[in-house]
Amino acid sequence: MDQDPIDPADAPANDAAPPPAAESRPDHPSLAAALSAHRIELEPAQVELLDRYRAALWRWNEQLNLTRHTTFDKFVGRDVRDSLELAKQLPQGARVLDLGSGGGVPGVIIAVCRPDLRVTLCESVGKKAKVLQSMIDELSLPTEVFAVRVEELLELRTFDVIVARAVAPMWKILYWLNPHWHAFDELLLIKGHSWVDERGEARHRGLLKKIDLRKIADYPMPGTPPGESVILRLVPKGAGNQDG
Ligand SMILES: C[S@@+](CC[C@H](N)C(=O)[O-])C[C@H]1O[C@@H](n2cnc3c(N)ncnc32)[C@H](O)[C@@H]1O
Repeated sequence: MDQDPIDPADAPANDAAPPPAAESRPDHPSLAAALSAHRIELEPAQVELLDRYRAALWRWNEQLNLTRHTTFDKFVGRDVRDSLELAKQLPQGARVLDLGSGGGVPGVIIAVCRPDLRVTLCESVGKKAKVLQSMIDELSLPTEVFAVRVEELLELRTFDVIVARAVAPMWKILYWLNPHWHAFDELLLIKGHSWVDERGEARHRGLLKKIDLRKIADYPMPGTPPGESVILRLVPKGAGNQDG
């Protein structure tokens, strides 16, 4: 709709002011309120379990640097959103390895929201892995935690899908995982807008020669310029990725 031009001298002072940054907006009063504001629907028992995880994570975060998402809005808008978008891509009953779990995102949230999956967490820093184990015990989740580098774990165990968020550039993850494709079927990465550059670098280093990579989802991610996350699916050439 066309609007009459306003003489800047007549405009109220805050008409010109940009909307407050997400960081300075008041937070939601509870997890349930934040989920509702982000239009995320979960079973009441899952909301309760997720809130217990959130509380434990923020409590441990006072001792160990695990997350910067210490508002309900960021926890839901970033951590829960990413984890649920990833969860949509996981086949029923799959054995899922969360590589570089840190404070438990996305692995713990996926375990809460998709109880059909067998989720394993892998975190190379011993102190963080101990905290993960303690949170898993507190929530009584059937989730294993390994305090090792992923390369070592894949010498011992097999998985259907490896997932990772905010762990390392794509080339580095492929450098770790390429010798181990016999131990898993597919890799799902959550990335921001820099994924195209990361793919270029991985190609340049020859790490994508035997891998098919497809973007299988994208969704808005407020607060991360230019505001989009993507899910990338990587499989050995000839093993899939042709559907869609
Ligand atoms: C920045 S944190 C991200 C944590 C979490 N995925 C998230 O999105 O909030 C990355 C974690 O990956 C772990 N890590 C890095 N390389 C790893 C490897 N090769 N195997 C297992 N964990 C690794 C680090 O110790 C760190 O805790």
